[in-house]
Amino acid sequence: MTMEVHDANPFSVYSITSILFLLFILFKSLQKWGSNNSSTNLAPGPRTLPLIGNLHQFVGLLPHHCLKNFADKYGPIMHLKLGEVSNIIITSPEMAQEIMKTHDVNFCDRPNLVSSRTVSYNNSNIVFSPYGEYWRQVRKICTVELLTTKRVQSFRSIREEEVAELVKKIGESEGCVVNLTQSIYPMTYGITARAAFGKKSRYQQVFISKIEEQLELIGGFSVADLYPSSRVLEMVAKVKFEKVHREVDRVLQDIIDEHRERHRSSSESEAEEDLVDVLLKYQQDNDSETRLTDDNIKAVIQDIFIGGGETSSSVVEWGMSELIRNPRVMEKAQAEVRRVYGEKGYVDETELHKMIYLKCIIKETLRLHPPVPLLVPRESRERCQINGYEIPSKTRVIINAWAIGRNHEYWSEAQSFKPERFLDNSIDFKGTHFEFIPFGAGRRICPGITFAIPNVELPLAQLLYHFDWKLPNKMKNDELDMTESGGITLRRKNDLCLIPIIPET
Ligand code: HEM
Repeated sequence: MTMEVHDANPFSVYSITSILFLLFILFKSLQKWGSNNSSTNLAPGPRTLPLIGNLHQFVGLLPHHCLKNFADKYGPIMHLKLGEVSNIIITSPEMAQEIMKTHDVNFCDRPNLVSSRTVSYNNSNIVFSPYGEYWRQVRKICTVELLTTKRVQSFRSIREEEVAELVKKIGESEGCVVNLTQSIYPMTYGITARAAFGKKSRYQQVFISKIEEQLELIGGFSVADLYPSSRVLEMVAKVKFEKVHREVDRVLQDIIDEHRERHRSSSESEAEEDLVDVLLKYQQDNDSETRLTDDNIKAVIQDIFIGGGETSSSVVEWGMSELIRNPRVMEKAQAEVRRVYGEKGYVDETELHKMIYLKCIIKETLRLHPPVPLLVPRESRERCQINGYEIPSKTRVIINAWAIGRNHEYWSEAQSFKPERFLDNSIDFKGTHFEFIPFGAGRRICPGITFAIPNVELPLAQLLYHFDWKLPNKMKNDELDMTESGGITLRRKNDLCLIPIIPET
């Protein structure tokens, strides 16, 4: 009788104990299977699911926000599985220094992504080229030929003309709503195109529109890169990228051919040299072993174009957004630029070095809105240990520069826009202060800083000198929406629309 009751009751002590025991075993094995440090001492991280790893936890959030939330829970070095790929996520200056300084040689490779393989001529650009002889060669061309201070200065008149054109257009719409976003990006692309291709290229406009199309495509999420073992996914992705890449390639080849033709028919002085000229000259002067192919040249030009166009525009766009939200800072910046250029009556590049407060504004913008918030992914070349954790070879490394720039331990009032924090302060973005790394650091640090800075300083100085700014629809300054959008760089989600007013003199 007792037995019968016992058996009939599913919640008897015996059954409950057995179920609990089974659940415990199941939980433990799930934990072991899902845990990242089951067999080796991997960094901590959230539990993974079979097949997708941690991908489901990214739904609805921008990756740099989501990774910051994880870091708050798991610490400044953590392990995540995205699809079938292991990733180490870095979220503190100390850990960033470990990766980009102490162990820089081991972490200066890039992952071999389908998108970059397809659109960057089998990774023969600088950004995604594997660490090795070829990378050293193209990077050197960049630093000693293409992006030197002297070369960048030779493009001064291009910048001044293009920015003046922007100011003229805005001035014609005085008192009306101007879409600044739609004006800033074409201006920076215009500067970069003229520096790269020269004045005479009739392919400039078509190239800009094709490259924007390509950027939109590769800015998205490529599933194939999360499942590198799947040939089917790779083929599907390649088909998607190849179509637009073929169009970009055709225009680039036309540009190269046009330059070759020009060289045959005229002898231009060095002062008129554009970046394609420099690359073609380098190609001609080198012996066959180190000679660049046309595809190599096209890959480098694309880097300069994407690096030069997108990133600098995003800084100008976010800089203006922050200035509108912070009228005190705007007034101080306008007072500076109007004082420095007041006597001259116009803004050129000669006095930019005197714009101390503007330089602080640009740094503060880069701290809060780094155009490449997760830098460019790196990959470990050999197994190593960081902070006592095992990093297997071929692990992807993502450095959350956006979160590091907003770290409360390093920055007081970290979420506030306070350019003064950079006054009388040696913190710079050249890769030695790991709490501030919008351009990365170490061997792979951005080689385009010299090219980028005047592209940001000059437009901001001009916009502040010539106009006062108001928000449309009687919106209050702090009501300006600051939502970010995903993509290859950190753009504003909604275009920045403002009303320019010409100040009374
Ligand atoms: C505000 C403007 C810019 C920002 C914030 C920026 C940011 C970055 C970042 C974060 C990296 C990766 C660094 C790393 O892995 O540690 C990078 C790499 C690179 N950038 Fe920039 N960049 C900017 C402008 C430019 C410009 C104007 C150019 C060229 C004209 C350029 C060319 C490159 C190239 C070629 C690389 C690859 C370097 C390598 O892998 O060796 N960038 N940039």
